[in-house]
Amino acid sequence: MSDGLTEERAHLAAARAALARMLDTARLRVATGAQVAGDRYTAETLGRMLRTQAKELAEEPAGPLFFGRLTFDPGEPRYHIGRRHIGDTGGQPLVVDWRAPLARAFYRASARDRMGVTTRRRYGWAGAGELTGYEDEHLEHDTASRLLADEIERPRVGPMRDIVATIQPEQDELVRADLDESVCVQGAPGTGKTAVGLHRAAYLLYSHRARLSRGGVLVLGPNPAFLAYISSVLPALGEVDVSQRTLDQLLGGASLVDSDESTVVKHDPRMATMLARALYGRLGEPTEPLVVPDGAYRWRVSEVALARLMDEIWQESPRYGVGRERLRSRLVDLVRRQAERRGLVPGEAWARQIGRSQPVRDLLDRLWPRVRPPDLVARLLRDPSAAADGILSDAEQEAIRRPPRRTGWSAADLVLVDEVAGLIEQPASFGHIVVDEAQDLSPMECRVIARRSAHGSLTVLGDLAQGTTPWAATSWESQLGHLGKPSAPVVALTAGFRVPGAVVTLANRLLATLDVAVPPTRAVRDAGSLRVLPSDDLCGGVAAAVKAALDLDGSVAVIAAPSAIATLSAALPVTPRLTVLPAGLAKGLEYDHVVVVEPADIAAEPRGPHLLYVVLTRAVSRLDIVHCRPLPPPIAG
Ligand SMILES: Nc1ncnc2c1ncn2[C@@H]1O[C@H](COP(=O)(O)OP(=O)(O)OP(=O)(O)O)[C@@H](O)[C@H]1O
Repeated sequence: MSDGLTEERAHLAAARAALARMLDTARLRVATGAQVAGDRYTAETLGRMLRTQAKELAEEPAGPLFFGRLTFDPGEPRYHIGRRHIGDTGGQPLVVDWRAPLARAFYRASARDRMGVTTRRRYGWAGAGELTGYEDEHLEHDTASRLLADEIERPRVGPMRDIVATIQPEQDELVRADLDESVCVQGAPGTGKTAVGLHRAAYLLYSHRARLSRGGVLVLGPNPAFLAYISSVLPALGEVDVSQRTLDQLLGGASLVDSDESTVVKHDPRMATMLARALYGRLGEPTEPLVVPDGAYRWRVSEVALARLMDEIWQESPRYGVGRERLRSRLVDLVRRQAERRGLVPGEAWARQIGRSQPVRDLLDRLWPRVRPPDLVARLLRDPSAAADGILSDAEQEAIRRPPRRTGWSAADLVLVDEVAGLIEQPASFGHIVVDEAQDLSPMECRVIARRSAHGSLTVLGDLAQGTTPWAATSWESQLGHLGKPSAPVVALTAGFRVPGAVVTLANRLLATLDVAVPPTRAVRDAGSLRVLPSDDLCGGVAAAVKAALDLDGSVAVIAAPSAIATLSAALPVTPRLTVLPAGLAKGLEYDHVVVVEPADIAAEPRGPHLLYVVLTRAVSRLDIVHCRPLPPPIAG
């Protein structure tokens, strides 16, 4: 064994011992509870962190504690870089957290700008955490790293893993963008958008923990399968306090499914105008003066003064709920001035009493009534005509009409309820929201997010070419407008880390026919295969392809049009390595081996060409296309 490797293994042993000490200390802190930890929340957080760390260690007792090392100019110490900081008893770092400012050079130093680095070392590990070797880059000229290439070529099994060891410079720039900066990443399939978003969340939590602990960080994904796939990345990076949800889960409780026509109308931004009209249509007009008995006095505010007051508040365009309280306090002010003119000196208790008096409450209920968002939406949907006049056509009004005795809500209804709630009161803002597959959000869904990031920032991730919803965005400019961050810069990622070169070439041919202008993918990976398999018997052809795929390593997916799923599932073996899924659920996921079934049927689905582009770009190593019908022209060879 080389001296270098012996030295590195000794460093690893020291780091393991130090980590064990740190864990003992943390365990003690949690055991001693609130007093030591400061407050209950901190104690709970620590407890959760500890449980996660302990779980990780139990699963990977001798896991890799560092993946890189930086040597700066002579005389400077060397720094090992890993997933979490490990310090010795004297406070010296044995491993520096990958998010620390110092570690930036690990990702960004190049022959052109060495950032003071003389050597960048990468480590090779065997499965059980055995340090097997390392590779040094001296940065005199840019060289391709074998360890980096191996990591990128590795077959995929199970859920998504972190990429801290191999973040690329253009990805790192996005990961380390400032908290106050919202960014939009237009990334071709497999360029690492999701990875970048998750690592950015972890980076921001490390750099701005106190600020973000107030609002929190939210990751929004397209569906529960996708969330399950990405769910272990942040905990593996030591971040357990990030909510990871779908938008439907955030709004909660949808129990109905709308017709397609109804859904499309409900997601249209004109609904926002209608809802505002319906809400502010609830304001009343003063028809009589306000009279407030107060001991020996009866204070009076004329209709004209009331109308002026309403108008004044309306001009200030406050949120509806704020407007109601503003009306109450200005009414009290008017009454107070009358009392002062009579020589009285009204205090705070008096003001509160007037504000809560029956005549003032009755007047408020008439002029600026309290509104429950679900009631307003149900009423509007039962009879859209008044609010929709001049906004929706008769057919559109009919599409959204709610039957009289219906209870429960669809996902689109809940977006409308949230819109009304947001007009009444500003919801709490997250410190940062990562929005994945953002091209698929409707304008109304974007507004849900905009409201929750009014005082925070966004990382918007997506690919216009992969838009498959009826309302999918065709430009980032308008989508960012709906998301409330119109001036966020749009950065393109084009280096594809997932899809093999041959598959990228095929998918790029389809890309050229889509109705969006986005840069094509450039494949980083050469290895991998593409097979086009014509067949007279679709099920038989798929079964044969699956059998061959299961003989190799890695995960396998069969992706088909929804109508074919039941038949295919019945014809294929049941094993945890095989997933059979409809094209619409493939977004964001990846498998080592993908069998795409009958592309012509997928292309015939709504937004079919975009859907086909998504499914063709899920394979890490091998893509089989099994078909009976002719292939759609762009991919027909
Ligand atoms: N720098 C990197 N080093 C190693 N692997 C990477 C790197 N960047 C991305 N990957 C891997 O490439 C694959 C695709 O990444 P990811 O899912 O984040 O891409 P995406 O742009 O979100 O794709 P899609 O558009 O299909 O949703 C993942 O397996 C990810 O781990």
